[in-house]
Amino acid sequence: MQSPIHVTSEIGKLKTVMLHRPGREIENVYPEILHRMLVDDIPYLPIAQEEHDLFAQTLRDNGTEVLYLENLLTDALADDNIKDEFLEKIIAESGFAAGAIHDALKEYLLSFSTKDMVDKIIAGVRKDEIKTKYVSLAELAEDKDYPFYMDPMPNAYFTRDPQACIGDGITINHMTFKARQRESLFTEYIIKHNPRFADKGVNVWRNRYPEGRIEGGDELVLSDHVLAIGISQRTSAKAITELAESLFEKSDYDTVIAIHIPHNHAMMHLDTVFTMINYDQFTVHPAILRDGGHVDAYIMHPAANGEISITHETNLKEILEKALDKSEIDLIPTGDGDPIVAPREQWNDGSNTLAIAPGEVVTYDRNYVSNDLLRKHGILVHEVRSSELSRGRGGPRCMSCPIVREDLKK
Ligand SMILES: NC(=[NH2+])NCCC[C@H](N)C(=O)O
Repeated sequence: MQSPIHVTSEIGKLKTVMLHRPGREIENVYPEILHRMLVDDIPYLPIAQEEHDLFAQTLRDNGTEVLYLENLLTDALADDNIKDEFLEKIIAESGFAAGAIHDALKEYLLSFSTKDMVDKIIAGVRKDEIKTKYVSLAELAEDKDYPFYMDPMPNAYFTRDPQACIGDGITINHMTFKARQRESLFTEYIIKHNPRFADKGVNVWRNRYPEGRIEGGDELVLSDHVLAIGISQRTSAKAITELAESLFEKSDYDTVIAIHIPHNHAMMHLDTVFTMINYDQFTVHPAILRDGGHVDAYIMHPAANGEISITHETNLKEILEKALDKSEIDLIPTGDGDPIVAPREQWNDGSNTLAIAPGEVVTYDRNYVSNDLLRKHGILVHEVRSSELSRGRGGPRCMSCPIVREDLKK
């Protein structure tokens, strides 16, 4: 039986992808909470939705099946007992494990159809939406002016991060910041209870409960046995080690390349500075390279007795040539390496390309210098509109979670 998840590269023809269409959660962001919500501006929702629909259509036009997270979750909650269990967990993870507010939230959420309930959970629940008989002292005295019982999830349209498909399995991620941690509970329920995945032998390489932090934007599937992963603001060495142990024990993966990148908001994940777009071509933001194209990378392999061997290497080109068995690798610099254009275009995800086939990518239209350079390097570029979507600080790769890709021809 073919596994419902199958991703053995970053570039194989994209057959099935999971997206989330931005919804009311975007309009529940206001200046005071921007920073905590990990966004830098507030997208104008109708245009963000229009842009997102065009992004989805571009993928469909190129033969990709588009699944929506919100529908997958709704179908996963068809059984009332599962829905109840899910509600208990999401309300607890939102800060109310028991008590009057917990009860009121549960009653309120159950008053919707399951699909509307899912949309509501993503959008957030304001205090003035529900009535409670008793309020706590904290409510009365401390959090008086805070408007939400359940926070909005404005980053839900970055479906790349709460999980990542690797081979015939998935990592369900323990995300770094509170603003996003609940998102991977959705993945857990989808994998366990959506008929597309449930009881189909999907391997969970690492679930969301161990402490180490990890996000999908850092997980790059370079081949059917090599994974690259960022040591970043969002992914810790601890999580990488645990994932490597699990992959080496249970999968065909025998190489994990951990690449250290700056720990900051503009470069929060490896895929904001480095993506694979063809058998031997990558985009790279020059700011992660030291003189001579050096980075700090740690190459992990299985060793005797379940141990892991680690070597420190620095030449990015050579590391990739060796890992992918290529004589030459073409590293294409974001913004053509210009000291102003490169950081400007990287800020709006100029390095964050989504490959939909070898040498064929989807990018934001606004990054025209990077896009022209990709074309000069022989890449077929599909540009999508990006005025509002880019305000969430993520690009086409961040907005997509590949579920199935065609294997590469050997
Ligand atoms: N894979 C990515 N680069 N995702 C970008 C996510 C952006 C989002 N605002 C966050 O900070 O979490």
